[in-house]
Amino acid sequence: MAQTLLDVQGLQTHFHTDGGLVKAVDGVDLKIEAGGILGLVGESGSGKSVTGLTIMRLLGTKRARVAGGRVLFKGRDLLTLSDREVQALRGSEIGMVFQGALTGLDPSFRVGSQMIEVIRRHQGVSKIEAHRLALESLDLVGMPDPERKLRSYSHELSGGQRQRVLIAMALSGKPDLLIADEPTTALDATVQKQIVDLLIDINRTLGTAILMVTHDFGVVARMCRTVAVMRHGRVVEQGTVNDVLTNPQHVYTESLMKAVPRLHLTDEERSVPRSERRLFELRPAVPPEAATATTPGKETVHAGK
Ligand SMILES: Nc1ncnc2c1ncn2[C@@H]1O[C@H](COP(=O)(O)OP(=O)(O)OP(=O)(O)O)[C@@H](O)[C@H]1O
Repeated sequence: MAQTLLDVQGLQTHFHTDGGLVKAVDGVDLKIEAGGILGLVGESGSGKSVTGLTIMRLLGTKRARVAGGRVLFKGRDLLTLSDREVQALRGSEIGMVFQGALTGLDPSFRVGSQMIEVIRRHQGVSKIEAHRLALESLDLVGMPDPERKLRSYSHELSGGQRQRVLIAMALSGKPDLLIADEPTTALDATVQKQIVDLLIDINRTLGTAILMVTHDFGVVARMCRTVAVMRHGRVVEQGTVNDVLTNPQHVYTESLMKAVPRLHLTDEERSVPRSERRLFELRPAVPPEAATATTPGKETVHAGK
């Protein structure tokens, strides 16, 4: 049985706002095994991003407080590490692609200099070595003509290419875990599929575990082995993708599943009337027998139907 890589236990993150206390994350348990892919799914505001940011210790506001819980990564609680230790871990052992980061590349600097700066900051390598690593990781994410891309400005790249740059940056330290927060949002459907396929490929070839934060069950069905469904800061259901998709235990999960974009239909499947499509649209990309549960079966943790 594969080893647990990330074990989040009873995580609580609160914001002290002028309007009162917001319990953005309210007792979340998650587990990802080495090389696994966990989908963290839920509607906007359910607490997915805050969960990812808390794991990475990147909440970035004094109004946020981790009110409880543990984030065990390879057995060490990230919440108790010093800032320096966490900084060393970021980029080298855990990489992250942020939500909305497509606009995060600075238009006034060449892609290469931004990549080199990030790589040097995380890995403390020379400029020449950082350049080599930047090229290597652009190659890894299937970027055509990587040398030229390093000399380009972000506006000269397509949305999909910019996302590949960001994924390349996150992977340059060869992390064991990649936290990808809505990495396909704002991309058109074809490019979304390419990015999802790239992440599947990275997981298979490098064995990088992925925490895939998404509101999209289609993405979960295509790439994840296990899934946790969040609502109002809590995990209402979690289990193997196969179990959750074929037999959701929570009405909220069912409602999310109904809003699945048509990401991964074959031509044959597309020819079937929409009303009869639901099951195979949601079929997991990973066959059930290959999907190892990293979470205890199916459980309704906090709320009933
Ligand atoms: N800096 C902040 N200050 C106060 N409240 C915040 C802050 N960041 C997030 N929140 C609140 O925490 C809750 C969870 O937000 P979060 O961004 O994690 O949701 P999400 O599920 O990722 O949604 P989305 O997909 O829209 O990003 C929301 O109610 C949000 O308003």
